[in-house]
Amino acid sequence: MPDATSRAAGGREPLVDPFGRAITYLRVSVTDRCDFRCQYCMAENMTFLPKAELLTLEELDRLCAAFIRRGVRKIRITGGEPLVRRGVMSLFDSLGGRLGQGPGQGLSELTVTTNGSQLARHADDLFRAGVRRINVSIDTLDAEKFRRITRWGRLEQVLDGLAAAKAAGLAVKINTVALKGTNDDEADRLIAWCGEEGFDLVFIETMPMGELDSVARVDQYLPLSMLRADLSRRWTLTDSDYQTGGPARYVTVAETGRRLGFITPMTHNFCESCNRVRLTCTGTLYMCLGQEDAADLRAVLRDGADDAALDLALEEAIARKPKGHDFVIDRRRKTPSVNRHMSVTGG
Ligand SMILES: Nc1nc2c(ncn2[C@@H]2O[C@H](COP(=O)(O)OP(=O)(O)OP(=O)(O)O)[C@@H](O)[C@H]2O)c(=O)[nH]1
Ligand SMILES: C[S@@+](CC[C@H](N)C(=O)[O-])C[C@H]1O[C@@H](n2cnc3c(N)ncnc32)[C@H](O)[C@@H]1O
Ligand code: SF4
Ligand code: SF4
Repeated sequence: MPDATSRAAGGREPLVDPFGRAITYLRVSVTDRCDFRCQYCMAENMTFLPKAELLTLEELDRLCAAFIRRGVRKIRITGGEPLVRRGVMSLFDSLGGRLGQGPGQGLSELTVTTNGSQLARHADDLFRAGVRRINVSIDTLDAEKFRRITRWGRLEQVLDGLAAAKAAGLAVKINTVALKGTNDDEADRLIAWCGEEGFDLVFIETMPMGELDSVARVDQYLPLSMLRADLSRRWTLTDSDYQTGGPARYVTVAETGRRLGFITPMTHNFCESCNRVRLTCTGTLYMCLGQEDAADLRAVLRDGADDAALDLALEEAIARKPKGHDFVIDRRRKTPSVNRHMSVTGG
């Protein structure tokens, strides 16, 4: 923990949590709203935050700047659906200005996780702002199934968005939540398609966050250890030491030459190497995706905090970062491990 002298000198030491993990990755959810209603993420009838609760984009930018001063190198904008927030490009532009400010300073990466629905209009602007790599969530390549999973989404619109992203020069990684009985029969097709398109692909285990209305989490949950074992009968998978600072562990697929990642919070906990925290659109800082504790940075900000006071608030929050999640998915457990939906923190 930095002392008062080092804070007075600018407080530039990295934020380090009680378990010795440096916090270098900030995920910022700019809205809890979304134009899709993915069955595993949300209920169909969601009550979203009143707009008056939201931080302005300038306020979010100021909080991001406070994290960057304290060693955050990577910022991922997420949501809800981040690209539906009005004026969001101004935040990308401002954060993009903080990229590459010299060794050990400023951001090394600015990126976004999106459902792709608005990419066709935003891809060029994202690139111009300094984004070079984006993650796009697609759980199926079957248009009818896509409609069923997302309830409100259109696959074709997302595919158009992906084409625009490619044309803009953005590298793309596809995120696919593995859903038993829904898309487990499509893993081969997704791997082959990503190979053809030049995308990396990451499979994700579903996490027990927020009440759903139409499906039971336990019926959807597919352990990725099983999927990987199955895939390795047909694909040549070689462990890779590629790292993004995110939680995925990668293999390369010899047949396509692309990377394939696995995010396994349920079967192989990766909390030990956690480097990230999450800021929501109301200025709430969640120190762990899988726990309820949070710090109210909006109150600090609107109390007229100067940079030193913001610094102190970040230190106090990071000092409360827990060791890890307590996610459980089984038939005995009827309620989610965490009450809020994934869309509140953006994953
Ligand atoms: N349990 C857990 N899941 C996470 C964490 N970070 C990301 N995820 C999940 O991983 C999935 C993909 O996250 P992305 O938004 O693509 O971010 P990322 O994996 O960090 O991205 P890269 O920078 O490409 O590595 C989402 O479903 C997240 O909920 C984490 O710290 N803990
Ligand atoms: C919450 S979304 C926010 C960004 C954007 N709307 C999107 O879908 O990419 C971020 C990621 O979380 C994943 N996700 C949502 N709910 C999840 C859950 N319960 N378990 C695991 N991943 C989930 C989505 O598939 C997506 O890849
Ligand atoms: S996963 Fe993303 S696109 Fe789907 S409902 Fe959640 S926030 Fe929206
Ligand atoms: S569950 Fe919490 S501690 Fe574990 S990796 Fe995610 S944010 Fe970090």
